[in-house]
Amino acid sequence: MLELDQVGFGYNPRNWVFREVSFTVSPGTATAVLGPNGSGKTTLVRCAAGLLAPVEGVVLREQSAGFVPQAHGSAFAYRALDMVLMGRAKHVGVFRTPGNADRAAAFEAMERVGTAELQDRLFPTLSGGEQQLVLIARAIAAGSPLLVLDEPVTGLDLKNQVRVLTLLRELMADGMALLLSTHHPDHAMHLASQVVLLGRTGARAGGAAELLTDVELSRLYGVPVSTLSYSDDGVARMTIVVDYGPDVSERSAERPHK
Ligand SMILES: Nc1ncnc2c1ncn2[C@@H]1O[C@H](COP(=O)(O)OP(=O)(O)OP(=O)(O)O)[C@@H](O)[C@H]1O
Repeated sequence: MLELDQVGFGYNPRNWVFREVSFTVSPGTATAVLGPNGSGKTTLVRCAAGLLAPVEGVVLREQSAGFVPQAHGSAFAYRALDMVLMGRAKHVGVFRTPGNADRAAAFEAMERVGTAELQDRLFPTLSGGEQQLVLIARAIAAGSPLLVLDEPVTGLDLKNQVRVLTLLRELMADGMALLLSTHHPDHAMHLASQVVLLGRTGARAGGAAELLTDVELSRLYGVPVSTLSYSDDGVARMTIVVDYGPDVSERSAERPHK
């Protein structure tokens, strides 16, 4: 379980990224954080995971969270399996080396996200999408009932996006509590019962069906957005249509070429 109560954060005094953010993530549910670039999604999930201390308010976690950062190049040439084994740190303990149970848990997590064949590859030599999947395996290997993910499908192809969304729904069905940031309102609708919108006029938390509407999403992103929401086998699905603006071919024809 994760609870944020009136949480505010700013990197500099008097310059808040967000304030008065309150929500609870219960076991077996997901909450999605949405907002434009720079609105504070990464900052909020890092506060929730305990990687940043809030400037005001309280973050309550029953256990430490498994955390999936946005994929980043690692300067250290660890094997992929060793990266995943690092997720077992709290089970291994200080001054001990990982045992067979830790290796089995790490390998099982790699299999679960479909990266078992990458186990001996050096992490920096993996593609961005492969690195992202290995980082998700590392968080799963930690075995925490709370998983916090920062834009987990960034850089993934369509099949791997479906793989990750399916995996996250399986983890929820196992009783895990999930908090994720995302640029995909349709993914939020599919996974999350609750959303947090980080907008220009402040943060709002509420039900996904109530807040993921044409009006709210158009206001949040500042472009016309149309949605089509439906439920298939009890699973929420959403199609998003963004208005990409007028035809610019005539205008560019008028523009003088250099
Ligand atoms: N270490 C830092 N020091 C100062 N300001 C920062 C720092 N990290 C982020 N910021 C600023 O805080 C704000 C929120 O950043 P954050 O990365 O949380 O946004 P985001 O919603 O995750 O963005 P994106 O969608 O582009 O990933 C931005 O204005 C950003 O420039």
